[in-house]
Amino acid sequence: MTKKASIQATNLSMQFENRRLFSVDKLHFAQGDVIYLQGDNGSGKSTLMKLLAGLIAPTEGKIISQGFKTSWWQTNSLLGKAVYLHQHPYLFDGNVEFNLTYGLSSADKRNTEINKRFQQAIEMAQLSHLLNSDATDLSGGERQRLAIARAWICQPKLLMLDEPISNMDKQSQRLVLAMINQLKQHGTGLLISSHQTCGLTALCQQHWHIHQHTISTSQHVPNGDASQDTLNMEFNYVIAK
Ligand SMILES: Nc1ncnc2c1ncn2[C@@H]1O[C@H](COP(=O)(O)OP(=O)(O)OP(=O)(O)O)[C@@H](O)[C@H]1O
Repeated sequence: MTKKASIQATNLSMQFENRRLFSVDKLHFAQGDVIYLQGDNGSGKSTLMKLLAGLIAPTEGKIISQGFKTSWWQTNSLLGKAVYLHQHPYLFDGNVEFNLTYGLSSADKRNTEINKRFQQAIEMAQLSHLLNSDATDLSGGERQRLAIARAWICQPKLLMLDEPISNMDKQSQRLVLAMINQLKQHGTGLLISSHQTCGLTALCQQHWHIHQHTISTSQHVPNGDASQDTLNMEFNYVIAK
């Protein structure tokens, strides 16, 4: 049996110069987990995601990954495991289509299944009219949709979404919600930061809260403003379109 992919942090502590952000004994983020990460501005949500993605090193503690293939030549065994999607996603120079297919090998591009997902992603994210547009010309909400569509095509084992629906109107929020829900159904582990409870946080089954320099974890997720019924209606609407 293949082991679930996961990231584990032990005795983690993070500070910038003399400013202590948080300490926590243990964190475990695995495939199948859908976690709502909450915390005030500046509490360290993005920093925690960057730590788990291996982009920065903790002040103290250990972060390890399990259940992933690691190549012998990789010096940082965490990098590239849990994908971190920044609040203001980085896009490559080139058009939307180039950005969507970036990272896919030529074999991937010939793969019918991946091609089907590519077409579905364009439809779900409603990007077809923008395929030839320069990615740098996109609005904030369109950039977020593109970045999430890119992740949706790749179906990573673990995905961290930093404020994924900030800058978005209701329609874009619904599109993104539907894509994230599909990733959840697929078993992608999701860590989602958001300032307010909403349809997105209603998808979550666990809650991590950065508060007073510690991170508490619980199976109880604060109630979202959107009821599950409304959410389901929204998904059905988007998927049926
Ligand atoms: N590289 C860095 N060097 C020094 N300080 C940093 C660095 N990165 C982040 N910080 C500081 O650490 C604190 C936490 O930042 P972080 O972006 O993780 O917070 P956040 O909870 O994601 O905030 P927000 O909700 O506003 O996005 C902030 O005060 C920030 O200024």
